[in-house]
Amino acid sequence: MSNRQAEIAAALDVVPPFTDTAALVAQIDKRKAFIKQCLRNSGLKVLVLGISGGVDSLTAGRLAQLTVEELRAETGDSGYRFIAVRLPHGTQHDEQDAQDSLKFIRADEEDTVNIEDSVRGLGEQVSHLQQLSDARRDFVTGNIKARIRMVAQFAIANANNGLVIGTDHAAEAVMGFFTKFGDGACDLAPLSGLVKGQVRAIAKHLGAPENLVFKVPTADLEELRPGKPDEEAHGVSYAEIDAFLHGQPVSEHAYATIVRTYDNTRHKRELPLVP
Ligand SMILES: Nc1ncnc2c1ncn2[C@@H]1O[C@H](COP(=O)(O)OP(=O)(O)OC[C@H]2O[C@@H]([n+]3cccc(C(=O)O)c3)[C@H](O)[C@@H]2O)[C@@H](O)[C@H]1O
Ligand SMILES: Nc1ncnc2c1ncn2[C@@H]1O[C@H](COP(=O)(O)OP(=O)(O)OP(=O)(O)O)[C@@H](O)[C@H]1O
Ligand SMILES: [Mg+2]
Repeated sequence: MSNRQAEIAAALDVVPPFTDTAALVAQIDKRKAFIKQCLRNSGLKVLVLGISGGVDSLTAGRLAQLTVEELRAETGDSGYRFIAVRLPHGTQHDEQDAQDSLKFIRADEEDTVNIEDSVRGLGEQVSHLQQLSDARRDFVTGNIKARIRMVAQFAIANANNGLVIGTDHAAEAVMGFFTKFGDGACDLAPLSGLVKGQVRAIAKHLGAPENLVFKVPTADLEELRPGKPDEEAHGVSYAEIDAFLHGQPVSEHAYATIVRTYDNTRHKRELPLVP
């Protein structure tokens, strides 16, 4: 393992590969205990998370639901609950996957906020957007979508005295593959430190349908390329990112791409610059 691999894995607190089922189950238990601790420390009882149809929110959502069920059983307090939120931009091309995710998660409450009008309304007021090429405007608007989803989730959390869950994990964190203060903004990030394959393994262990567990990851923010695979944007596969984070050999191209992207996105993993 090279020094940069070790350094980056340590900085992201990467969980070593699961050697057996016991190691996987220990991580599930650890993350449920973490969610419980966050609720206890905050004095709040409600969790909020957007459900996209992707495996990250599928996994975090099911963990959240299982955790509040355990808390209700342990405390006898029916106030503990999880609100799963659909946040489509108009009609989502993979809405069926999102509905199947909700069916698997079995959240205490489901809510839907269509972000399309808000995204359009804001976009129309930002004159700088109009000067951009179609491709650049589409990219910037994608980040507006992620940030409006953040606003909606915090509004629901505010209204219910709840906490917003984020789905960031090590394979996204290393690539800075999230919108700063958009989907990157949350109160707790229970998947933190896991690589993508481990998120999938947890989802599979929890009994999620295979088509959702192994679904091609997509930020799905660009109108010009609905469902564009994350791996196209990364220029490397999640298998390579996971291998890098686990200190395994990767191609020279993957190594250089991951290290360069990690260094360029450092600001996204840190607090705002201060004097
Ligand atoms: N050196 C620096 N020090 C401090 N701040 C710096 C900075 N460089 C840029 N910035 C700031 O950061 C901004 C750029 O960051 P940001 O706004 O995040 O924008 P950016 O990193 O350019 O784009 C977000 C990327 O994340 C992907 N994404 C977003 C959301 C969800 C998912 C997903 O997987 O679901 C993926 C998206 O497809 C895109 O590739 C700049 O406009 C500037 O405000
Ligand atoms: N259309 C959507 N509806 C609800 N929530 C969304 C939507 N798109 C994104 N989100 C929220 O933003 C988070 C970040 O998106 P991201 O694509 O990284 O995760 P994912 O869709 O759950 O899994 P994957 O990365 O495998 O596609 C999601 O986990 C979810 O909480
Ligand atoms: Mg997604």
